[in-house]
Amino acid sequence: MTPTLTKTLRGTLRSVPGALSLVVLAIITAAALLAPVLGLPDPAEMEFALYQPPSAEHWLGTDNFGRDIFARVVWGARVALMVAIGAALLSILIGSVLGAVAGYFGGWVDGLLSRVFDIFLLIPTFFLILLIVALFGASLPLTIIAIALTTWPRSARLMRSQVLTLKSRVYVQAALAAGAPHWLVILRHVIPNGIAPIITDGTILMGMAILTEAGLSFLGLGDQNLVSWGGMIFEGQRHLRLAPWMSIAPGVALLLLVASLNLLGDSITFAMNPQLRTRGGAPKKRPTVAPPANEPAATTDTPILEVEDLRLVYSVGARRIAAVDGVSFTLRRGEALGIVGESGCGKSSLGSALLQTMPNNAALTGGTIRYDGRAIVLDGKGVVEKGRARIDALRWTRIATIFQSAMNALNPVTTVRRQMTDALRLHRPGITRAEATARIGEVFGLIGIPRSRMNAYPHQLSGGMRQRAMIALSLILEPELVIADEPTTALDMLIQDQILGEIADLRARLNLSLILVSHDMGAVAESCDVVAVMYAGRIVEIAPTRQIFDNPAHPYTRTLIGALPSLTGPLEELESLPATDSAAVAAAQGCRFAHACPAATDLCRAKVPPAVPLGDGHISECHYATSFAAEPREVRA
Ligand SMILES: Nc1ncnc2c1ncn2[C@@H]1O[C@H](COP(=O)(O)OP(=O)(O)OP(=O)(O)O)[C@@H](O)[C@H]1O
Repeated sequence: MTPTLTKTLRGTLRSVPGALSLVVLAIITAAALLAPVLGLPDPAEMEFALYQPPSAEHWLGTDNFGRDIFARVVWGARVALMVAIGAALLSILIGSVLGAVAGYFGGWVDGLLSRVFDIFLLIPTFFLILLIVALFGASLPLTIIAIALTTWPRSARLMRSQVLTLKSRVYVQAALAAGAPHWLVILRHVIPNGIAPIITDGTILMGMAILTEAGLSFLGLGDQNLVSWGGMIFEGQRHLRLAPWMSIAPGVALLLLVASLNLLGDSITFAMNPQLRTRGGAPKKRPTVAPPANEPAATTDTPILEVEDLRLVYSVGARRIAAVDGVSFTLRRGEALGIVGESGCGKSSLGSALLQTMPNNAALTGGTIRYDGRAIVLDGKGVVEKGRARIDALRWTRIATIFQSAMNALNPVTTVRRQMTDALRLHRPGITRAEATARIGEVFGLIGIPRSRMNAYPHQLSGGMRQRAMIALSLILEPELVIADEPTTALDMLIQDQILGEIADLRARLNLSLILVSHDMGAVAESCDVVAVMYAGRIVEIAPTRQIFDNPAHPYTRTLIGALPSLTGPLEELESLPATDSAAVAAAQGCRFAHACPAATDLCRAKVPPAVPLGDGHISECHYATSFAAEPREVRA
């Protein structure tokens, strides 16, 4: 069994409906396979005991010919499964190949095949099947082919849309560039990557096939020599008053099999797509509290943001990941705070916790966030006032975000102007079209995009321009605080520099407060007043920018700075960052950096370091913070 299949099976078994559907399917399949060796009465054998109700001898009673209904239901499972598997496989095979060819080649091939799909979809399913059965007679293989002929366009359309997305992927382009012929690229790279939703849809097709066969048998158009649940229901309805058990048993079996197949389809989708388990589903209801009594009124000195001992935990199965593990900091009005640290240290999780936009598998387990003196999170619970979360009233109007990748953050099928107008209308319902256009023009002017580009779609803009459009979108409602999560990561150095310069300029002009999340120490040094260094979910050092670069008082900060290249002076070998061992971090009794720290002592390994204040807002979580602070870093030329 392939690892993907094993994973999917395990994931399916983990959900209650998935496990139940697998159990029902296993019982029905076992019954169908073992029917000849179970020692059941011959399903066609007639006895004189007509219309016998269920008894010890005939568990589900007998029918109008005295045949044992239990035996017939078990034998009927064979037909149901054969039809389900045969029709679904055939339908997926025809549909996937034709859909892949249409999507991959595009142009007239796509046009022609798409019309064929449409024609088959337009023909009433039952009519086509009736026609085939009437012309060629009733037999199980013909029924299977007839059902597949009416269902394959479903798989074809699904595969076509998958392929339209997949064919621009780099690995497909790489295979073509390496000289692979088109048919091989389709078979090796396109179909295997696009097949997952089609397999899921296949379980729904199986249910449809079983119901169609049952319907045909019910109308007397099935193979009369086979025992079919549909045929049994047809017989049963004629004797409903006299022997209701005749139709109840096959009816329940049919219902259970079709429902299990549908549930299985849902569970497979869920198991195959880990994102659905974390971000998907209905928005999670999180615990809330009322605002604290006697909240002091904000003054001009009140910090714009205060975070105390914030904790965010992800759940992945039974595993708990403490991504933010007791973070505290204060951001003053108009100040820019840079949050730096290596990948995976929890920077983005902290950003999402501040806005409470975490995925479904994340929970705030503690801590307080105050915005302009008012609590928006209290002891890990969102504060609700007059039935509305306080953060909802702040998002975008007072706190805005600049996302990492503008291409993903901007809607590709809507113009930039439309997206900005939507944001404006959402929060200022009375705004007229002319006012919205004027405001968009104003913000475009601020960030240096020509107004003529307002009506462009995101893909029509260059990377730098798109990121500027994202910044414009965040500024459209004149927020006070902007949280920028890696705003320049995907851009080249020159554009990065320009955009950071523009952010700094805007900040000064609009008196914006800024949180800049980045792994780039240089970017943060250029744009921020204060720098917080994160390691394994905690801020291990925070200080005014100049101070942290000149006098880092935590060995991790020292290594981070040591890994920065210098643009002037002789070439030097850079310090390399020690690898973080997440198991060692999780098991640490003392300092979580001790396993990788060149200066670690027994004290570091045994005792959690305190937060050592070093003056001027400089705090370092290191037992030896004072000695590190006393020896300024050797400044490279
Ligand atoms: N949805 C999630 N489910 C489970 N774990 C997650 C999820 N998102 C993040 N994590 C884990 O939380 C930790 C912190 O991740 P986070 O994305 O916040 O780090 P980061 O510092 O922003 O990294 P990067 O700079 O690479 O974006 C990591 O161990 C990560 O694997």
